[in-house]
Formats: sequence, C-alpha cells, structure tokens
Amino acid sequence: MYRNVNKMYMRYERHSRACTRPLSISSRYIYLVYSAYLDAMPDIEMLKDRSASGSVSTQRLPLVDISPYLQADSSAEARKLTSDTLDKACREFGFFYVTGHGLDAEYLQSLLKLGHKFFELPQQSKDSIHIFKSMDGVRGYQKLGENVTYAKRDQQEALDIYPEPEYPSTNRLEGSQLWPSDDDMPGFKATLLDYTEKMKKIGHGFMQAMADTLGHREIFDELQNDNYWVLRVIGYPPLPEEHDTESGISCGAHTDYGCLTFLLADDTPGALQVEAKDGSWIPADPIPGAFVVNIGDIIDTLTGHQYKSTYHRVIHRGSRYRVSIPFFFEPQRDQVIKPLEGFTAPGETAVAPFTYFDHLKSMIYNHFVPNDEALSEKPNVNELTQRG
Ligand SMILES: O=C(O)CCC(=O)C(=O)O
Ligand SMILES: [Fe+2]
Repeated sequence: MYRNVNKMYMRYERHSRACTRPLSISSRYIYLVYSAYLDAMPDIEMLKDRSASGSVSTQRLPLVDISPYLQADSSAEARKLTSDTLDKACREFGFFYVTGHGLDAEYLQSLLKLGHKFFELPQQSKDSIHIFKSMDGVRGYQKLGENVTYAKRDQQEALDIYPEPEYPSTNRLEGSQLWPSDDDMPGFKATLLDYTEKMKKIGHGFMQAMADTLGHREIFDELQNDNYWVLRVIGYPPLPEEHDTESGISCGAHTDYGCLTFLLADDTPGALQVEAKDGSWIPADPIPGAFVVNIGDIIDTLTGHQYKSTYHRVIHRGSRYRVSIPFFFEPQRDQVIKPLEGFTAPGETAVAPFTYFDHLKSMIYNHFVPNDEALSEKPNVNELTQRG
C-alpha cells in the first residue's frame, strides 16, 4: 500500500513538473483518483527490473579519441572526425571508451593504488571520517552497504568528495569536506584535488566537441565555466558466493546525474555492465590507459534524450577487491537546465526547468542509509530517467 501511495505521489509530482501551470484542487483530486485507478491495473509504471537479470550483450562500447579537442594545433578534419564519432557514440550507447586524454597510464595507476590504500586503512580510521559526521551529512566515507540504489543496498564502500563552498554551513551540500588524515594518507587530498583540475579540462574539451555537432555554443560554454564536480573513490569486495542478488548487487542499475562521468577503474574484469538498447548488458571491462565515459542526466535532458543517460550497474564476483574512481563532470551549480531549443523529443512535454544543484541534492539525500537501520520502501527514483 505504502508503495502505491508513493508511486502515485511520484507520478503526480512528475506530472506537475511537466505542467507549466499548477493543477487546480479539483483537477488534483481527479488526477489522484485516476492515478489510483491506474494502480489497480497491472503495474505498467513499475521500474523495469534491472537488478541482476538480463542477458550478456555481444556488442562492445565504441572508442573516442578526444586529443584533437585538447591540443591547440589540431586540424579541423581531426576535430570533425572526433565530434562525429562522439555524436554517434552518445546516440547509440551513451557510453564509450576515451583515449587521447593526455594523462599517462602510470599516473592513473598511481591514483588507483591510492584508492586501494585508502580502503586498506583500519575500519576505525575510515569511520572517523564517516559522512554522518560531516556538516552536511554527505561528504566522507560510507561503509559497505550504506549506499542505497532504488531501495537496495549496494555492496560497496566509498569516499565521496564535493567542491567546498567558501563559507561551509550545515545546509544541504554546503558543508566542509572530510578527508583521511595526512598521517593515514600522506598527500591524498592534494593529489585528488589536482586530479579534479586535470579532469575538468578534459571535460571542457568534450563540451567543445558537443557544441561543434549540436550547436548552442553559448550553453556548452556555460557548461564549462566554473563547473561543479563530484569525485567518488569506491571499493568493492567481491560478492560472496552465497550473496542473494535480489537484495542488492555491487552497484544497482542507475543513471548518473550530471554531464559526463569519467570512470577510472582498476583492471578487474567483468564488473561494470552497460544497458544496450535491446535490454541486454554490455560488459565494460577496463582498457588500460582509457577512461570509460558516459552521458549523465543533464546532457540527456538538454538533448531531449538524443544523447542517452544510460543505465549501468556493477556485479563484481571473482576474488579480488576492486577499486574505481568516477569523476563526475557537472554543470555550474545553479545552472538552469531545460532542453535546448529544437531538442524536445517528439510527442513529449518538455520537463519544467530545474537547476542542476537541486537535481543533485534531490538524488543524493536519500542515497545513504546506515547499516543498522531498516530500509524504507521508498525507492530513490530518478524522475528524469525513469523511462521503464
Ligand atoms: O564502479 C563502477 O564501475 C561504476 C560506478 C558508478 O556507476 C557510479 O558511481 O556512478
Ligand atoms: Fe554511475
């Protein structure tokens, strides 16, 4: 019952976001009655089950060489080839490998080593910077199982890092960052913050490449100006043999919230999977020196879903501990997001404009549940990409 009320409410919310005018009291009543009627029918709006099911795809992700957009002296032809390849990859998969980013493989390996070292710290050290001790409740370490996707516990532990505001407060996402101590992890903070600067520049190259194909250069310029970012360092112990995947997997299927995600992962194969158009799952095994990159909800919304914010998930079996470090390249904090002119999908009402920061906050503030607390039935559904 609770679930139905919640679903009704979500549908109503979605409906009101899509409307330019608020509903009158009587229309609200009719809508809720209609909604209850729909709920009595077979559950057509339930989220598609992306838990652990689905066949393995024979498709492979395409490869994009971004170097022409990061080198000042590249030719117009080289840029065109890159922006065309990128365009196709974004439309077909929303996911691709990236080479030509200018960061050498050894440097990337050294970051992953730091990640492994962090998770090897004594539990007590990691707990000392737990997110619930942070000013805003989301910056720092989460224990295994505390990250929740669509009401299921993910079998991962992680360190979450966001840019620090000038005047930290207890407001949502306005706190100061918790870092491991310099005794535990010498140079860790400086190294990771330096990495975010490097990644922002690569993200800017992608915004240029997209503007070359999609037009609306002013919007893509805005997207690369003072942009927000999120960095996660994630640790995945292998799922135990007896683990019931119905109760959750390493990372439940989801879409990412921002513009582009650059995933750096260690060489553990068979973990990350990407949903193909036909519903099968493409293995996105790491290629040394390349990033796995994907489109997030913001670019998906701007392009009226032409560039796909694709569902992906992690099911990590095997014997080793896996580390991944996704860098989320985001718009400006308060940038207003709505479909670019000419990009509303046919037959679809454009979503009401929203700010990136509001979207991010609405997604992350019901993402963490302490291990010793019961999960509520409320799935933290992403309304922007709940497309069945
Ligand atoms: O660890 C991975 O391979 C993917 C992580 C991910 O999708 C995320 O944190 O959004
Ligand atoms: Fe993701």
